[in-house]
Amino acid sequence: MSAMATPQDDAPLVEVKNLEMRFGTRLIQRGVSFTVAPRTIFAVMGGSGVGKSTLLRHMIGLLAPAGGQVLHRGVDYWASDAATRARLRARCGMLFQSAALWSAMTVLDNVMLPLEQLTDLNAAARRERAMEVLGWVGLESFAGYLPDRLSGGMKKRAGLARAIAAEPPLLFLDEPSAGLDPISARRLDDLVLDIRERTGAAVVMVSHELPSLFAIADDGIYLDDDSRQPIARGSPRALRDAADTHPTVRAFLRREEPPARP
Ligand SMILES: Nc1ncnc2c1ncn2[C@@H]1O[C@H](COP(=O)(O)OP(=O)(O)OP(=O)(O)O)[C@@H](O)[C@H]1O
Repeated sequence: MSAMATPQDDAPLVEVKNLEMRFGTRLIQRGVSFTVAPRTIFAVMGGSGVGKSTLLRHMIGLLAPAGGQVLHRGVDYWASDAATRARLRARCGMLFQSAALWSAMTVLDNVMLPLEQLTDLNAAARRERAMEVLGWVGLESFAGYLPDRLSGGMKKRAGLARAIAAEPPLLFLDEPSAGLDPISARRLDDLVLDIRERTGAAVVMVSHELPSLFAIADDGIYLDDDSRQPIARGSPRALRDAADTHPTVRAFLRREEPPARP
């Protein structure tokens, strides 16, 4: 694919092709290949430290692959020029584990930030759009608050509002319900489903929360620690229930002790 490539409407929203991820010489994962279908909630699964967040960072262009490709609508991100990369990055909304809100800015200003950076909307229209998405996540009346005054669940919802404000077709969520009480976690799951309905975005989600994965993910991949490569692909529910699922994956999804490996 040339540096001048333009996105093709019939190509997958995002495709990971034989990706190899390393930090220095240390191999994190290799042979990672999958596509994310439209309107899918795609789960990145695996044990702690296996490379799930690292995969998300490769998909949104924050980390460069040691090998393989990340294609957005058929365009190879790392083979593209800076302007194309910026355009591809703008297609990705991201909610980081920590929510990563700017602490000196109000919730409203945080949500308006991507609208300033990525759209031509004037100030009044930016404000209107930001208030609209804050309404979706139930935080309209907290628009003027600084993030420190919000609970953990509210911060995540504010981060989610910021991630979707500019209507990206792809939404990346890193542990959206980690650290939340079960009711807030459930609420966040419902919100992710609601946002998919409203925006039609596909969602790529890292999560350890099995109830959340079973409730909302339609597809996914399991990254294995021992072999440093994916060993399963499919929805968490189907992988949990299928007789031929890799024993390590089944144990993970059923919260059982992993099988002993030779
Ligand atoms: N910037 C970095 N430089 C060097 N090593 C890193 C860096 N970021 C992550 N790592 C290491 O890479 C491995 C994968 O990290 P990553 O955060 O992707 O795992 P994870 O599967 O998301 O884990 P968790 O579920 O605990 O969040 C870990 O061993 C981590 O220590």
